[in-house]
Amino acid sequence: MEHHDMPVRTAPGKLIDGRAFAAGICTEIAREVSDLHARHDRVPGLAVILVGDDPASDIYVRSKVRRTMAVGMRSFAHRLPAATSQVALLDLVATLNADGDVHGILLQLPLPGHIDVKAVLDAIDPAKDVDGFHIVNVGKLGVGRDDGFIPCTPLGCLMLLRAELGDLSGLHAVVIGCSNIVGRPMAQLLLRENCTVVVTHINTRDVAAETRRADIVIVAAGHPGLVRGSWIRPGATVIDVGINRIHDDAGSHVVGDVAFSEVRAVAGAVTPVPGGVGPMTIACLLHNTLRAARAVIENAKT
Ligand SMILES: Nc1nc(=O)c2c([nH]1)NC[C@@H]1CN(c3ccc(C(=O)N[C@@H](CCC(=O)O)C(=O)O)cc3)C=[N+]21
Repeated sequence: MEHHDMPVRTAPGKLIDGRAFAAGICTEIAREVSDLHARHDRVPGLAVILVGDDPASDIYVRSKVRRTMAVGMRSFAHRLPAATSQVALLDLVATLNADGDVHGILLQLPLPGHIDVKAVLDAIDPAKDVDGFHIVNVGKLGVGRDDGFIPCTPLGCLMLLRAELGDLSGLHAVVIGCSNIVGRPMAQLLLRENCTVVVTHINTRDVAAETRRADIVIVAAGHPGLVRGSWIRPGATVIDVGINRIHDDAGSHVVGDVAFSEVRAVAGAVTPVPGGVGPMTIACLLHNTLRAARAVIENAKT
């Protein structure tokens, strides 16, 4: 940790390689899956539900299915038309809740507008809610209990932070964005790590004034180039959760919420996009699915 205030650096900040970290986690998960199979003759299973034909969601679901199978788990993909009724969706959730081969259920978001997202999320068995979006799991995280499921993206960010910084106790963390899938659970997790946590949002008067005090900046705003070099305290660790698809002369590519080269010049360490948080999200989904499966398989009487 640096204690001087002058933004003078001789080398750019470290790149945090989320892709390599995620690959390591997946190797470990694959070993545990095969171990579980050897001991109990059972294999973890993850069901993914996709409603509609949003192209980005389609790509994410394909990638989740591929990685699920790559670690030796069973993958059950349910692709439903955009016009699927809420009743039909609740029916599918009930079927998956009752299916002993399914240990985790992921309902890909966003859903079409006619569906009540809360009602469907809360119909998922909390013990199979590997996304950590069920109100019971949200509540467990909110009171600092560790027996619920933690949403995959914030969990991935926390793993990267712990690997980078070790004990986070007492560090000043600023979370930009307060969505239910990233910002809010991220803030709860950092609080659980004994960080001092500031959450900024659309009505925050001066976000840069907040981030300039931060040892840790986590940005999940969906706004390319939002975080500038001048916003960052020298030596701070910056985690970029943004995924923004940009179309320009060079074609289509993905960028984060951080003005990358500027921020890297000041930060102690920063995650790239792609290759940072994204791969960690999927690794944590498999981590949560393994946990869900173990709870069932290792406690089964037969
Ligand atoms: N119920 C639910 N759970 C989710 O976890 C969920 C969701 N809905 N809806 C959409 C978001 C998005 N998401 C990503 C997962 C992996 C990458 C990922 O692996 N990205 C790569 C590739 C980026 C690219 O080229 O598109 C990277 O950043 O390196 C990105 C984004 C999970 N989501």
